[in-house]
Amino acid sequence: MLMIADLVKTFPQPGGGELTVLDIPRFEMAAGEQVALIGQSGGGKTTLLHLIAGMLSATSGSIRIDNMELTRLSEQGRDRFRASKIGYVFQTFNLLPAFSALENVKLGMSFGAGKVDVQRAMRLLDKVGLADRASYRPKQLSVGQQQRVAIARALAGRPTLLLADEPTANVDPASSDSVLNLIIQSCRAENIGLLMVTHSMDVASRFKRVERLEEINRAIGPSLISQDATEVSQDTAEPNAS
Ligand SMILES: Nc1ncnc2c1ncn2[C@@H]1O[C@H](COP(=O)(O)OP(=O)(O)OP(=O)(O)O)[C@@H](O)[C@H]1O
Repeated sequence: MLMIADLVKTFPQPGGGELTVLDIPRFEMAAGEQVALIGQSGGGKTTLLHLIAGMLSATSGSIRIDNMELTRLSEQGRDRFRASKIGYVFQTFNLLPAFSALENVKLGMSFGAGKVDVQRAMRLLDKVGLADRASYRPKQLSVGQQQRVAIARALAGRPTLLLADEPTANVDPASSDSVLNLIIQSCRAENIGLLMVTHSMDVASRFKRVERLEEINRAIGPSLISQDATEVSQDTAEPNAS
């Protein structure tokens, strides 16, 4: 389902030069597989998730998801691809504040090819225990509830792959377990692949497969590879949520 080969990502540095953050010869995930990704701070875990989601463009190499080569798509093509194939759960939820819980979940569908299925959106809210909060805005919800809405939104478009970047980092320990169970069980039930970044060994221990980024990434302790690059790419912009 996911095949990465010879993937390199460099970033222009403020003082000139390029920083190679990722250099991954090979990384694969089977359909429906669940993987925890751990590694040192600044090692490139979020960058890898952003590349797989098509929020960033690769410097070189290949990322294939369901046999679609992501690196050959335009930025718009990657946006469309993400909308139909990828769910993303952020550490900070990224819900739209002016919209209700239900509207936020529906947004997870309207970006994709499928039409908005209000019943599925309500079923998802029910599944995350928030059917009675459908009309609440994010600020009227607790932090754990907001993350559960974000999970419902990420699942709404029936993605092939769910990317989760430390989804329990900002929720209290009691909600953290329920958020984690919700993600793991929902992905299993719908055969959605799951790649979850975590710093917590407790969280990682819930996964059969745990990958340490340092072991798949040759750019360990990112190194400066050239001093003459002056071009500032669009990648320095904050990626959009979807
Ligand atoms: N847009 C950017 N421009 C320049 N450098 C960047 C950019 N985004 C990330 N980096 C650099 O890439 C490296 C990896 O960052 P990334 O956020 O992927 O790490 P991480 O493993 O997710 O870290 P953490 O566990 O602390 O969240 C860092 O050194 C960071 O400074």
